[in-house]
Amino acid sequence: MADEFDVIVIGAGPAGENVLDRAVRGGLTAAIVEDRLAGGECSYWACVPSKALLRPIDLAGEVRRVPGLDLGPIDVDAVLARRDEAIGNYDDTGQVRWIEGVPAEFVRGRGRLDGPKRVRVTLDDGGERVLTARQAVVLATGSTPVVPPVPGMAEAAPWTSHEVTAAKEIPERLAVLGGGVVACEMAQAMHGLGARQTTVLVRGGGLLGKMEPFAGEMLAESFAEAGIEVRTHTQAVRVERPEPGGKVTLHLPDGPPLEADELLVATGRRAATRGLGLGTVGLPDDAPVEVDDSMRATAVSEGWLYAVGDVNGRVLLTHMGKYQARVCGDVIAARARGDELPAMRDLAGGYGAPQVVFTDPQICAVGRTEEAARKAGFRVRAVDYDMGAVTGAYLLGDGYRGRARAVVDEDRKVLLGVTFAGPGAAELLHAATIAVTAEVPLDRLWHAVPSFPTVSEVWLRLLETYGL
Ligand SMILES: Cc1cc2nc3c(=O)[nH]c(=O)nc-3n(C[C@H](O)[C@H](O)[C@H](O)COP(=O)(O)OP(=O)(O)OC[C@H]3O[C@@H](n4cnc5c(N)ncnc54)[C@H](O)[C@@H]3O)c2cc1C
Ligand SMILES: NC(=O)c1ccc[n+]([C@@H]2O[C@H](COP(=O)([O-])OP(=O)(O)OC[C@H]3O[C@@H](n4cnc5c(N)ncnc54)[C@H](O)[C@@H]3O)[C@@H](O)[C@H]2O)c1
Repeated sequence: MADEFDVIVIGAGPAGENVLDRAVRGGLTAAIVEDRLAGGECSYWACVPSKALLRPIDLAGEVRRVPGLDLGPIDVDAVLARRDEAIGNYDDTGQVRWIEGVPAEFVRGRGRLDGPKRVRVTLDDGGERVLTARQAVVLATGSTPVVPPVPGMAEAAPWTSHEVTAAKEIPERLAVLGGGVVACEMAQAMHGLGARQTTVLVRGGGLLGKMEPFAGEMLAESFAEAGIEVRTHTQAVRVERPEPGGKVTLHLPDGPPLEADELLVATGRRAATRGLGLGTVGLPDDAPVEVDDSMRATAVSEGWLYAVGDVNGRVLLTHMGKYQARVCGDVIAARARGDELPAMRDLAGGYGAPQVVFTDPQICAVGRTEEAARKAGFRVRAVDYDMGAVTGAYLLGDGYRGRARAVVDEDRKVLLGVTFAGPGAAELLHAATIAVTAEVPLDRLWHAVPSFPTVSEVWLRLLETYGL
């Protein structure tokens, strides 16, 4: 087996797989190293299982809002079985077959850098293999959950996103630490599947602090109605769990301790760079790998090291990691040919990545929030519209509640950001992404006529509210 390739990728998550695909399409040879499952965190412990768990909750919400439909109790075993099917029962045979068909070599083992253009792999059987890259090494090792250094927390072995998405049983009482995306999605999934006491502890003043404030407020309202308790301005100061897997007690800054059967820690993620041998190429060992817009590591001379996806810390989202990977694979192939490549750069990241939070209501946003746009120095006008007043939304269900905000750059008359919060809003987002990324002038957007009666008519209302 040849141990020299044009490109070596470490990490076969969505980002790693896409670099491989593009580099090989560009005429290069490639190998990819993966120590767990091809498909990455996303396929087995993140996006896919979380969305499989949330889908029935979302659908149940839709059914409840339409009179005449009968919603029986959710069959939790069936939901968990569908989740297991969605993640291929932790079997990556299909993904490995896809990699081999690229064609590229799949190496199962733990990879680490061993000086410039060299990757040392500890194989599953304990053996070692050293791979050499002619053109580039690409780091695509993703990220791992952060567990804050609260006394007793690590010893309590709490759930992280890894365990909650793999849950075999639903805890009766669940405490959730964090107010970000994982906390919100998983609190709702677990509650909907039977966690009768679900308590979300938020350090800040509200949920989804990085988004428009109304989004977190609407979600908190929906949580309160569903019986999910959200406590703001609080956090765990000490954790006790005398019996492994037993009852867990969270001591809070004030008030009585909170008791639960399980604790989910959802307090962010860090780049998976530990033990990756970054020190052998002069990089700090435990930090995201800083890259330029072609995904090339800025601090490595001769430009042979690249990093895509969560590990570069730019945007922790699958679709953005895959986009970076397409840029990166094309760049590596072009540089190998000696091409000029001004167009092959990450443009999308600069606009503000699109993101959907798959809760009920769905929270979707692209671009800048009003506050972020002002802070960036734009002359901004924000326009809001009550989505419940759109006929298409009203027809989706009784008592439909939703809100949209468009953030307009007053100097150029283009959109800087759009946020929708409402049931079924996820599919509205791509139109917003196109408008923001293509910088479509508002008086041109006016001629994009939304169909009646769809929720998309909110676009028309936003533009009318703006004054068009
Ligand atoms: C609960 C949850 C839900 C999410 N939902 C969404 C969502 O709905 N939409 C969305 O866009 N994003 C979502 N995300 C974020 C998304 O999962 C990540 O952005 C995405 O997985 C990043 O892809 P990646 O390829 O960079 O890394 P990963 O998917 O983490 O893959 C990295 C791979 O590298 C391997 N690896 C690491 N180190 C080594 C090594 N030294 N040697 C060999 N292999 C190694 C790992 O085993 C892994 O397979 C979610 C995250 C979480 C936690
Ligand atoms: N649907 C999606 O797109 C989706 C779903 C899940 C995760 N993700 C991605 O995964 C990444 C990780 O998600 P996440 O929710 O873990 O991170 P996050 O950064 O979204 O939220 C972290 C939360 O934890 C809080 N926090 C941080 N340290 C704390 C501490 N010591 N004590 C108490 N609270 C603390 C923060 O204030 C914040 O509320 C996100 O960047 C997100 O983009 C995306």
